Amino acid sequence: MELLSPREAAAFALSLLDLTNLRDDCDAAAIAALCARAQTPNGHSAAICIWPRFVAQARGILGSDHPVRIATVVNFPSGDLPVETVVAETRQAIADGADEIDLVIPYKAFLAGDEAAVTAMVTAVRAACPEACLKVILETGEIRDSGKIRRASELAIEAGADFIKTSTGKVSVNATLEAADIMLQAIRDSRRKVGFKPAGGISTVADADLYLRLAETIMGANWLMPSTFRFGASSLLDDILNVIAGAPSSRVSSGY
Ligand SMILES: O=C[C@H](O)COP(=O)(O)O
Repeated sequence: MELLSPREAAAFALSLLDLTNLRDDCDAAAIAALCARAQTPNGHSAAICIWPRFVAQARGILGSDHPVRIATVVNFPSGDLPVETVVAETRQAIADGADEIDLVIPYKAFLAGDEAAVTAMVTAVRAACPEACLKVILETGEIRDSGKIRRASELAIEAGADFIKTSTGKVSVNATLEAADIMLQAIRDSRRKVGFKPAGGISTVADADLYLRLAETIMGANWLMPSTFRFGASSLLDDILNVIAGAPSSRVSSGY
């Protein structure tokens, strides 16, 4: 990346942000607030990421063809639902106005040796939303083993993922730079255009910058754009706005 001022770096992170509310207590008022917060005087987030039951409401607020895209989650967060159920969730989300589907792979089955379960799930959801951006969540903090993170990345990419995403934000270990490194190398080595979304626990501009630097090293600066790089984060926007407002650059949060 060219040398950016802290404000420029924060505005850049905003453009790559999937502003997330996947809290269990999310309600209609929180969705209205999220849609408003996604649009700032200094630009807008790439997307909002919300529970499926709020997609129709968000589409009603944003209207059609809004620059803030609507992402939702399926097979989330357990990764345990039957393929038919996840396909039905996906179809309903698209009918309600979702632009992007964040799908959790059946990572427990994968860890038990069932690679075919991953391929079957991603292939079926891909077919159910051919026009949507499909982000496939590996839950790397549960997979842990680097060889298996690499293999899960390859399976997701081969089955049609537009992005591979680290985490749900619902387990004890979420995005890590180590997992990001493995996933970005899998993307680099694949023959398809695939994006990367670190998610879970990224709450400061300094945290975000670490991922951007890593991705730049592996993929090149020109690859860093909303069509190939997103942050999944519920609290990063607060720090982005602080930095844009002129506060000192935030520190890397614990865990990095
Ligand atoms: O997909 C995104 C994550 O659920 C957000 O996690 P976070 O609340 O730790 O930022």
